[in-house]
Amino acid sequence: MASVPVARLTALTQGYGSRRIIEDLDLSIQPGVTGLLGPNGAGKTTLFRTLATITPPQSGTLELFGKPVAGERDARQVRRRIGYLPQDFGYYPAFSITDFVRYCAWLREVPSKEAGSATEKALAAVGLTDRARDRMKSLSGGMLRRAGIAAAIVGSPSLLLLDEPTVGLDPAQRLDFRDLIRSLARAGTAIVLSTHLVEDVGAACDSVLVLRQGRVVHSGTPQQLAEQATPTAPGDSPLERGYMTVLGNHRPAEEAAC
Ligand SMILES: Nc1ncnc2c1ncn2[C@@H]1O[C@H](COP(=O)(O)OP(=O)(O)OP(=O)(O)O)[C@@H](O)[C@H]1O
Repeated sequence: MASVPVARLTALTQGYGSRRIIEDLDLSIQPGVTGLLGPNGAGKTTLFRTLATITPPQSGTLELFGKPVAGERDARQVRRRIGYLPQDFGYYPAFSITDFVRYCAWLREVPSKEAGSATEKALAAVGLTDRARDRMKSLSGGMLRRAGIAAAIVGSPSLLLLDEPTVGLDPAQRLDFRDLIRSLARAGTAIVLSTHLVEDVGAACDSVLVLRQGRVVHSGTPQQLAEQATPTAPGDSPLERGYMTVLGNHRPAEEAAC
């Protein structure tokens, strides 16, 4: 039996002013880890902001956890169940890492008597326990990103939206990150992960959506994406070639023969 989608968008139109970025999009997010791929400007962040209930749909509907989100009141109800790591997240530079993550726990309405342990658990999950007192302004890019991931997972959200979470992480940290999202998914968190690193999708995602100019041009497993690859598509792995193929970016056969 098919499970209830964690999120469902129907006939979504979204944009900025009169500029349409996403048009007539139908999309379901299932439990597990969903990778979101697409070139710069495809609309990934715009989609995240819609799923995170930050930007209401210009038209169309959003359902989260099986319920319609039809206005600010509905949005407030579900927001506490959503962890969102934006690409560029704000913070007070003078805050310690603990202050920052605890503040995010407060924003997510984690009960105050649980906030301390939830913060410690989130910091442990990203390997920042020993740096918990460091000030945000003193962190390297990779550590800052890990603090952001801790803020997104604090309080164990049901839906985790991660916009390019591995930017700035070194290879060992990326492997740790993949382990972390696999273990969160095993514990029941639905995760949507936007990235430009196709190999992260192959290693950590159950399904993958490819967005191009605000439209889904592939929805399926990473294996199914790899199977889309044409022989002339550029790329260093079947998955990269499948991705380039569904984007329609690969060179025609006659050019490749030159
Ligand atoms: N606040 C805004 N006002 C006007 N246009 C915007 C705004 N934010 C994004 N856009 C435009 O919307 C389009 C989609 O942007 P979006 O950030 O959603 O893409 P993306 O797929 O996340 O790109 P990237 O991979 O570069 O992060 C782009 O053309 C961008 O210039």
